[in-house]
Amino acid sequence: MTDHRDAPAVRDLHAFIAGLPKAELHVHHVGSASPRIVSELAARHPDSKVPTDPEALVDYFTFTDFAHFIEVYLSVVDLIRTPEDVRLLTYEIARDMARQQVRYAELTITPYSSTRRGIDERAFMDAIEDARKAAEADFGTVLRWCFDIPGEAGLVSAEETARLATDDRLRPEGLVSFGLGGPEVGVPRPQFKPYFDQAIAAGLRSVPHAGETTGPETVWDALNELRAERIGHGTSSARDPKLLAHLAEHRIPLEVCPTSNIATRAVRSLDEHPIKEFVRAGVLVTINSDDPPMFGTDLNSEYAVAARLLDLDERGLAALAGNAVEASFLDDAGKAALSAEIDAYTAAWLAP
Ligand SMILES: Nc1ncnc2c1ncn2[C@@H]1O[C@H](CCC(=O)c2cccc(C(=O)O)c2)[C@@H](O)[C@H]1O
Ligand SMILES: [Zn+2]
Repeated sequence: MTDHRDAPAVRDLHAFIAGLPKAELHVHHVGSASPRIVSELAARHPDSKVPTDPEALVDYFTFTDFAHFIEVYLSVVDLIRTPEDVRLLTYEIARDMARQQVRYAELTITPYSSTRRGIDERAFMDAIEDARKAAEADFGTVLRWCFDIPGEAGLVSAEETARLATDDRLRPEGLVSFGLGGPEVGVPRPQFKPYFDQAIAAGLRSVPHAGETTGPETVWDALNELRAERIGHGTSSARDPKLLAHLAEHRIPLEVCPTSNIATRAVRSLDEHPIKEFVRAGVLVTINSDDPPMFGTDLNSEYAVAARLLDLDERGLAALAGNAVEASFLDDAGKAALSAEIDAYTAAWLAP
């Protein structure tokens, strides 16, 4: 038998990560469509410009900047045209997550992009809920939803997203939070305050993207105006020591997505990623994949990146997985159960 205690080899850490039970807090619905899922959707809609060949997809998913990424992202959105497409995408994402031992995921969905393209809102909600229940039964992966405003699409999209998230006749059972995504440049956060107020009043948690493609002032706006409980990315917080201290003191977690930041050119290289500064400042860091197939990654690879950048061993990786449980919107019993599973797995791995 391999003695893992004395095996710092990278491949052993990879094996540890592969089996580690995990929670993911920042991952997009359409952005999780794997080549396998894209091919299936493109076969249903052959007029689409998205390539189906996995090799051509790698090229297609190489971005010159954040605006280019959003352009490509929207071409994949265009592949999702019927409630059955929505159901297939959601269920198959859960299958891919289960393979990586993701036990719990808060999936960011942009319902406005689908309803505005003509998918009936009731049928959309039924499709995601049907997939959620089937995925939990078939794969054991628990899914929850974050509905996000595509900020660049304007206040009409904010109003529509808030309505879909708070109307008791529509609001899906799995919905836990309210977000804001898309480009930040030219899309100031404070204008979305009334919609976040509405969502928070309806019991949803506030989790906007901020500081991904603009400076720390956007993170302050997300905290002060949108009452953010976690920050999507928050990368530029590293430039503001007061902000880092505030995040640490108030235990506002950052949803860090290292490879995404390189792929969209928000950060120049992994070695320049500020994750180390976040940890040094005492900020609660969670590791996430954002849009994994588009960025040529998955959650396990992101944990491996974190292990390298933060110089973590198995216990450090287990603590990182624990951060995601702590920062999640699971109830206390759900958090305790997943934490216990992480601890038991780690103890068994490290046992002589
Ligand atoms: N790393 C990311 N950082 C930020 N967001 C990310 C990231 N990854 C994925 N997203 C998603 O991209 C969407 C963008 C959609 C968008 O901008 C838009 C603009 C105009 C019209 C329409 C439309 O549908 O008609 C949509 C967001 O809603 C968000 O969920
Ligand atoms: Zn994101």
